[in-house]
Amino acid sequence: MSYAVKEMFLTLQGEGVNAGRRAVFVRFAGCNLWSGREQDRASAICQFCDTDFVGVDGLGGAKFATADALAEAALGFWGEGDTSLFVVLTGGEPMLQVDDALVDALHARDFEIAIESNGTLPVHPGIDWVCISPKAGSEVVQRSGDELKLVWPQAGTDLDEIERWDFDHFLLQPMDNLQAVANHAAAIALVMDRPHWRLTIQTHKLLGLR
Ligand SMILES: C[S@@+](CC[C@H](N)C(=O)[O-])C[C@H]1O[C@@H](n2cnc3c(N)ncnc32)[C@H](O)[C@@H]1O
Ligand SMILES: Nc1nc2[nH]cc(C(=O)O)c2c(=O)[nH]1
Ligand code: SF4
Ligand SMILES: [Mg+2]
Repeated sequence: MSYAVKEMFLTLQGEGVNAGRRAVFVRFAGCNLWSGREQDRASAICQFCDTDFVGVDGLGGAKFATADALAEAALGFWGEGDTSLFVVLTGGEPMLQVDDALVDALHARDFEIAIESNGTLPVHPGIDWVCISPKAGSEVVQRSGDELKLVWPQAGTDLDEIERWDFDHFLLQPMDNLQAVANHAAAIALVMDRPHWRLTIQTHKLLGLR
């Protein structure tokens, strides 16, 4: 199978428990909760997306014909003898495209594989670090993993239910939009009220990283 990748870039993981870690990001094109077109945003299930995932025209983006070709491109961001190779599969929704061949090709090159997924599709069992970010109004089937990262506030979220899911870390990420200041305050207030949760912020945006 081939893979549609919007962009591929080296940066620091900006979010969550692995924040600060050197990582190559593979941003897959396409999502099942929004078309990516602005005219569809208001009617989408997920309306607050901060990302352009349409097409394969970004820096490092391409239609990769094979898993090996994609994995080689990711490896190209690292130097000979480098250790701690880390790749973050994101999108768009990566689980629309991630398959056995890709997981095997990345592991064969010694990558530790993380994923950022909306949880509406089962995550590939070979992935080493699973981050699920539920979206109100969607059915989350992937209810276990390493970190649950809830963008806040999201009307219609059942916090009691989510707290019963099987994750090692429960993180609240303030929504980045025109109400960012109020969203920070709401997230802080929620953590104060429900210490099951921890605040995470999008550090790459503060630092001017991609
Ligand atoms: C662009 S999504 C791609 C991966 C996957 N589709 C998902 O939603 O988890 C990457 C991460 O950014 C988060 N995100 C998207 N838009 C955001 C926003 N406006 N503010 C804060 N986080 C946002 C998502 O919830 C997710 O954790
Ligand atoms: N630096 C950086 N960290 C990130 N963590 C999750 C991201 C994403 O868009 O999935 C992201 C991103 O786009 N950039
Ligand atoms: S599910 Fe993820 S990629 Fe899809 S629109 Fe929402 S935040 Fe963006
Ligand atoms: Mg992002």
